Amino acid sequence: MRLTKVGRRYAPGGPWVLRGVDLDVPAGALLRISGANGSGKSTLLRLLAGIDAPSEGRIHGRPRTAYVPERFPSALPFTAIGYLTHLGRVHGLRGPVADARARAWLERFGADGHAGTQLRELSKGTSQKVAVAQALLAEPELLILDEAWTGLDTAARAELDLAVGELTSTGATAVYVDHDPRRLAGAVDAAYRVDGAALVPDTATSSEPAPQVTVLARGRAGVSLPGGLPEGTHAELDAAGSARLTVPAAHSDTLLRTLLHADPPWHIRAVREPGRAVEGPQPSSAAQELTS
Ligand SMILES: Nc1ncnc2c1ncn2[C@@H]1O[C@H](COP(=O)(O)OP(=O)(O)OP(=O)(O)O)[C@@H](O)[C@H]1O
Repeated sequence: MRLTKVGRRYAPGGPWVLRGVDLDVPAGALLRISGANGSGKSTLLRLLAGIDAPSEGRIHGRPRTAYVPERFPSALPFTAIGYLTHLGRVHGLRGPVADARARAWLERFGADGHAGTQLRELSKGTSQKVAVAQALLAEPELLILDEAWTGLDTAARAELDLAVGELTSTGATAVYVDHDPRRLAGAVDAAYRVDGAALVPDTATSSEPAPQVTVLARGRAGVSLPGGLPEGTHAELDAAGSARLTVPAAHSDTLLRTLLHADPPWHIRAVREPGRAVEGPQPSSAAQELTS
């Protein structure tokens, strides 16, 4: 997909929100879009998602796209599972497949207990889980996430990080906006900033090394580290079962969760965050949340 000289304004003769935007959206890439409030990030994502059209310029190529909007329309007269299954069918899935995928994603995000709840009765965070699930169950070629992590609990945020990594590793593309500059920082292929209606490379984000978190963990002697450690994990393990793992801060929750949920579980001895050290025996706040 490619944007050529794309511009968008909301009224004829009105101010240009975006102008002269050239952007390559390659397969398998993770692209980050940043910018100040009101700079035009959501406008750009809506153009990429195909739910809005440019006022000038061209968009070439249209992969199968799924989109998590900044605001989820929770007033729709559906239960969570009814809504997800309906959208799965809109994406071309057969009913039972849509239902199975919807339930699997709700479970993965810890929202399966709310499958039968009306959307309007869901909490903000659970609504957001449904919003994310509707996009992921479509197994899109292009996933657009507009502050999709906002309102999610720690485990669900980590799950979404994982899901984005899984999707891009299968050749799909993800484009996201998030106000936390550490979000997926270690995994980003290209970063851009909306600035004065233009889209410019965000060299500050893309060239800085991602902040790292170090986790000291102990497992049974001779047991190897669990599978599914997040992308970018560097691990040293000795024969007595002591491990030192370093991971981009964006993936530290996923790492802790993987260790704590392993069979047998690993004991977290210390978590050292950038500029902050939390030594055992108390686990970090993230670890406490994950074990509770
Ligand atoms: N449907 C619309 N009609 C008219 N103006 C709009 C519309 N949507 C967005 N705008 C205007 O376009 C500009 C960019 O808005 P946009 O929502 O794209 O910014 P943003 O960078 O995503 O902001 P935020 O970080 O606050 O979410 C703002 O001035 C906004 O008022």
